[in-house]
Amino acid sequence: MTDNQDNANVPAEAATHSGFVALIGATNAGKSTLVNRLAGAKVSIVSHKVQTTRAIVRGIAIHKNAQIVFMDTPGIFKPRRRLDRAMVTSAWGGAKDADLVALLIDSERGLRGDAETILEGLKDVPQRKILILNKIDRVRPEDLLKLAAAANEKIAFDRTFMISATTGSGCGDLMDYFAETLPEGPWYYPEDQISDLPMRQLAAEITREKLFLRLHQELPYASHVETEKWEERKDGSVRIEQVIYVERDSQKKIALGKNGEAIKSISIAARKELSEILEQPVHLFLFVKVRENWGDDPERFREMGLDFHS
Ligand SMILES: Nc1nc2c(ncn2[C@@H]2O[C@H](COP(=O)(O)OP(=O)(O)OP(=O)(O)O)[C@@H](O)[C@H]2O)c(=O)[nH]1
Repeated sequence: MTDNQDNANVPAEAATHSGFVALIGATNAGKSTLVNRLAGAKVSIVSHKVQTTRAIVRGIAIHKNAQIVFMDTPGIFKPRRRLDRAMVTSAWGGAKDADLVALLIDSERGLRGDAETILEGLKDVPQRKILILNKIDRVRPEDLLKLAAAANEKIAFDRTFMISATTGSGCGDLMDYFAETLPEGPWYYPEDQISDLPMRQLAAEITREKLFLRLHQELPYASHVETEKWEERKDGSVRIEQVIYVERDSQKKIALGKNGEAIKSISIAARKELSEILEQPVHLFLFVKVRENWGDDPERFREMGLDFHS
């Protein structure tokens, strides 16, 4: 069993570790169950939509002196919509930004279907990769070993873990591994802000997705969305203010569009999806601001998800 707040015995001077783990797996592999078991704060995003392409923080676990941020990169395996190459690349981008990529496989299902496709895609991902065979409570040990061998034949996994997300078996070893191998460095998120994170971040991702869908040819990667204000209103609606940051004035013009048409259609699409997900009326206000070189500034990255309050 994993102790979510298992940092009591760590000497104050011990170096902290932190990092992003991209958790990849076919639908039903057990990603949510695993993150809910490991994460101190439940931040699984409640989304009724499947097959989206955004990378989302699913949960944040603290183990010993490490903070482990689990990211989700849905939409990698079966882009049902007519996604172009850039979109698929963007979905894998979640994995590429991670310190570690963890492939979760339902041992009972094995390599059939999506798992096979994911293994193929993983070949192009340069990060350190681990294999997690889940649901070991459902299979015979000999079948488990066969599966581990078959998967390791395709990809050079750094380690293979055999776990059950429901019983917790093997999860302690997995957490020890994360804590030991993630890079040394300060934590990305202060503990007390974790619970505030998911909806604001999800809202920002949704707007970024709409922006990307409409403008990706003109505005390649030079944008970033932050949710600055989130105000629940008495009438049951929510007022959300977001800033779209771009690098140059010329990009700001593109983001706004002629007579504000681009930003308007982005706003409409984002608001529609947000109110579906939140199941409440949404008033969305988008602003476009120029912030030079944000993409090069590591401090910005660290702050992402924190800088919500204006
Ligand atoms: N027997 C057993 N069942 C498990 C285990 N882990 C997860 N499950 C079950 O598998 C099903 C799918 O688990 P989820 O955690 O929802 O899977 P997921 O990968 O998050 O699925 P998506 O959100 O659709 O991508 C659920 O019914 C879980 O209870 C396990 O270790 N053993």
